[in-house]
Amino acid sequence: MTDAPEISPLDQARILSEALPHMQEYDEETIVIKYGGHAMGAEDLAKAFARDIVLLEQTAINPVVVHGGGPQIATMLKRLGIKSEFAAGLRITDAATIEIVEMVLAGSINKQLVGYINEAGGKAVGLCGKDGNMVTAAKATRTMVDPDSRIEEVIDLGFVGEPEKVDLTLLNQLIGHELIPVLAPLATSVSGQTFNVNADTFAGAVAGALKAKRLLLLTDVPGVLDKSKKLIPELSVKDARRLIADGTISGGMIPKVETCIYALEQGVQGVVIIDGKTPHAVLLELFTNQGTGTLIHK
Ligand SMILES: Nc1ncnc2c1ncn2[C@@H]1O[C@H](COP(=O)(O)OP(=O)(O)O)[C@@H](O)[C@H]1O
Ligand SMILES: CC(=O)N[C@@H](CCC(=O)OP(=O)(O)O)C(=O)O
Repeated sequence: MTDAPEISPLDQARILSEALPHMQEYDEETIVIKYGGHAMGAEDLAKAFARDIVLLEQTAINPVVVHGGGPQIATMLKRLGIKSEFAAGLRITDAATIEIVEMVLAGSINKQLVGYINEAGGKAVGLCGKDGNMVTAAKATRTMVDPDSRIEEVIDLGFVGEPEKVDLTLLNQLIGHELIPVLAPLATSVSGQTFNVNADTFAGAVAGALKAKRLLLLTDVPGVLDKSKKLIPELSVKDARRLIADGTISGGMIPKVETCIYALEQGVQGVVIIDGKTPHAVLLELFTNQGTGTLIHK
């Protein structure tokens, strides 16, 4: 992270003053922020992120953080000699993998983020979708077309879940009480099976259930990029679907964009994909007039 240029106290006061209308717009509103595993790579950035979350809370906004951890899961699986594959942007999760996924997501990553937020003066509560039966999921299925035979195949993703129901009882105990929920994307099935849920999908389900004012997805690219790698600042749902179909949007960006579409359909007012590697990306997006990343709209 580069040092910010020195600014005068007068400029500092002006900047704070200019944030007022934005703070008023989000007053008492719930904002769901998904923090991707790639974005949380550097400690100084993760700490700056945690500080921004505490600042939101301090200005009477209700932040709910959902974190990922794909790269961190990959590192641990590799260390243990467990092979891992993805299909349609989702990790194929067998019995050995789900154990590690739970350990990394609900264990080390969740507690690290809770620690950073608390260090910045917040009161973070680290949970996963299993706590309080918050997120119930059903087994996810995906189909893929074999490029040679053109035959559609159903892929067995193992213990990968798709959220079906979000019970807000526990979250409602925390939101608006100075407590910052920090959620790991794990869920249970009705029969008690632990499911690995893509963190974007999880964030969309939670944001939808909460009817959040905003859903911010922080990732490791400036937003959705076109074929020539240029940022697309605004994208309609129709165009987003087209870019998925023609392969411009691929890999981990697929569940992200699908989440945005789902969240909009559920009544979330605004969804944005932004670069979590930009210092203070959350503040830039919410408290300045300069929109960053890709805004997806109906
Ligand atoms: N059209 C696209 N625009 C931007 N990123 C894309 C696009 N298509 C695929 N991607 C990939 O999606 C990745 C973001 O998804 P993912 O790796 O799951 O991130 P995160 O860990 O933040 O959830 C990018 O790093 C990029 O490699
Ligand atoms: C089913 C599935 O793919 N689950 C993800 C959960 C973590 C995640 O989504 O992390 P990012 O946001 O950092 O990508 C996984 O196992 O990697």
